[in-house]
Amino acid sequence: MQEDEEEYLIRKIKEYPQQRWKQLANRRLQLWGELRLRNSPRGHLLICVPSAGGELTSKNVLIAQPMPSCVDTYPDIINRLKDTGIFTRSPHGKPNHVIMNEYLPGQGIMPHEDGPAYFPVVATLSLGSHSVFHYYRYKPDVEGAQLERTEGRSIDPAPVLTVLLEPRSVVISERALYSTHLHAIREIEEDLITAGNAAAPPMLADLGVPVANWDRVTGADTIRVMSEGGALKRATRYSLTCRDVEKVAQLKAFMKR
Ligand SMILES: O=C(O)CCC(=O)C(=O)O
Ligand SMILES: [Fe+2]
Repeated sequence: MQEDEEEYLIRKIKEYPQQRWKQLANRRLQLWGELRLRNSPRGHLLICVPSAGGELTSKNVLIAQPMPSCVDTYPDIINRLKDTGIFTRSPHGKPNHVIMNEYLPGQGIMPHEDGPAYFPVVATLSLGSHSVFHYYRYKPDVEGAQLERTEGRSIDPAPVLTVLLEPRSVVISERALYSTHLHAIREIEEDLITAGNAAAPPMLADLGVPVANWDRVTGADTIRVMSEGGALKRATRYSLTCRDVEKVAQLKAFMKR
C-alpha cells in the first residue's frame, strides 16, 4: 500500500463518528461487513443477519452494515486481497468482514484465536505504526483431560513465531497458525531489538526471540535497527483485519428462529 492510500484510510477511519467505535480495555474497534460478531463467554460467537441496516434488535443482535467505500472502492483493499489468491477457496472468494482496530502506544491484544466462524485465513493490514505480532501455541494437554478448544488450556509463553509488522504491510495468517495457534500483540510502548545479521538474526531484547522477517523489512529506520539494534517506538496503529465469514449454515439457522 502506498503512503497516500495509508493517509487517506487513516483519515477515513478517524472520521467515523464516536458511536461507530466500540471501546475495549486495550484498543477500540469498528466492525464492518455483511455480518457482525458478538462476544460470548466462549469467545467469538457468530451472529448472522442479512445486510439490512439498522442497529440493535430486541435479541441484542447487531445488524450488518455494508462495507465502507474506503475498503472496497479506494483503496480497493477487498479486491486487492482477492487478487493475491489467498481467499480463492473461501466461501465468497474474498473478505466479507473487516474489523478496524486502533491501538495507542502501550495497547495490544491478548493471545486469542480468531475462531471457527471464519474461513481460516485472515489478512491484517497495518497503518500508521509498526507493531510486533506473536504467534503462540498451547501447552500439550494434560493426559486424559477433556478440554474445550480454548477454555482452560494453558499457553506456552514462548512465541513460536514473531513478526514485525511495518506500516502499509499486510500479514496473512492461515493453516496451523490460524487453526491451532493463538496470536497477540504485547501491550508495550516500544520494541527493543538486538543487533543481528544472517548468522544471528536480530532478536527482541526482552523475550530473546528472533524477528522472523528481519531481512524483509523496508523502512529505513527499521532496517537500521535490525542491523545495529535499538528501539522502535510505537505510535498509534490502525489495523484492518479482513476475513471471510464461513458458516453460512449458522446464518440460515439463525434466520429461521
Ligand atoms: O490488530 C491486529 O493486528 C490484530 C487484531 C486481531 O487479532 C483481531 O482482530 O482478531
Ligand atoms: Fe485475532
